[in-house]
Amino acid sequence: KEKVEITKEQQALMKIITDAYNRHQIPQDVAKKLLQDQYSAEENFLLLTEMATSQVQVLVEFTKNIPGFLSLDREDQIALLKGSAVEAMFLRSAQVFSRKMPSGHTEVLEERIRKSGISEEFITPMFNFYKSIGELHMVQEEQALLTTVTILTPDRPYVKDQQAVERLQETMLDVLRKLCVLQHPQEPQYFARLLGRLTELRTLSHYHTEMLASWRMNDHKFTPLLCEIWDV
Ligand SMILES: Cc1cc(Cl)ccc1OCc1nc2ccc(F)cc2n1[C@H](C(=O)NC1CCCCC1)C1CCCCC1
Repeated sequence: KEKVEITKEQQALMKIITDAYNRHQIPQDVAKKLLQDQYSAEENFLLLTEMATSQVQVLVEFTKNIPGFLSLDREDQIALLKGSAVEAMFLRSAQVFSRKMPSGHTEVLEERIRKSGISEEFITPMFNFYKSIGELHMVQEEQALLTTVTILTPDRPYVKDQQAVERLQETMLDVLRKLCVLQHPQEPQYFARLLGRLTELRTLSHYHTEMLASWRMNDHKFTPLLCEIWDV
């Protein structure tokens, strides 16, 4: 049984990324807002676009703290952000949904989201993903590293130097793998389960354009930043 040990450098890397991840969370708590009141499909759509716009902005700030990211080709940095923004948004939504809440709150939140205006066909895959993320009971370091691994996906469209991105992603995957072994010693396959979620995340994110177009209302308005990111 090989002894898994996180090196000093990996410890430092994990701290930088986790601190940055915790610093860069969207300001107001969308879950609290949704629990406070029931909104119309129009109001919910506006809330989503506001939350999504500010989340993309904090995602950009977060990536500046990923060691090595700013040394990548500048156009590749943009391609990685554009290619991972929707996945990062669903991953963040899943983490917000899975947070420990007073009893009964998660059920109310789920109900509000089901009735928000999202069309029926997407509700099941979305909540299946949220619940599969929740079951993992990730610690914050794992959440921060999983988001980082998602951003550093080499095969995004228009990435020129895929090897450079691959090297960075490998570095993060190595730390994440060791962390999983140390955090979940009874579950040797935990790391593999975690990476399996990224496949589910990519599939869910493929639907995002239809999810927006099918929101139960007319005349969907987007911010310029979301037009860039959401291909709408
Ligand atoms: C991310 C996303 C993309 C598309 Cl296309 C469709 C839908 C969607 O999020 C669904 C979704 N899943 C959620 C789970 C927990 C939660 F508290 C809010 C959640 N939301 C939406 C939201 O505010 N997400 C933001 C969360 C923070 C990061 C940026 C995004 C609210 C918007 C108001 C109507 C009820 C859904």
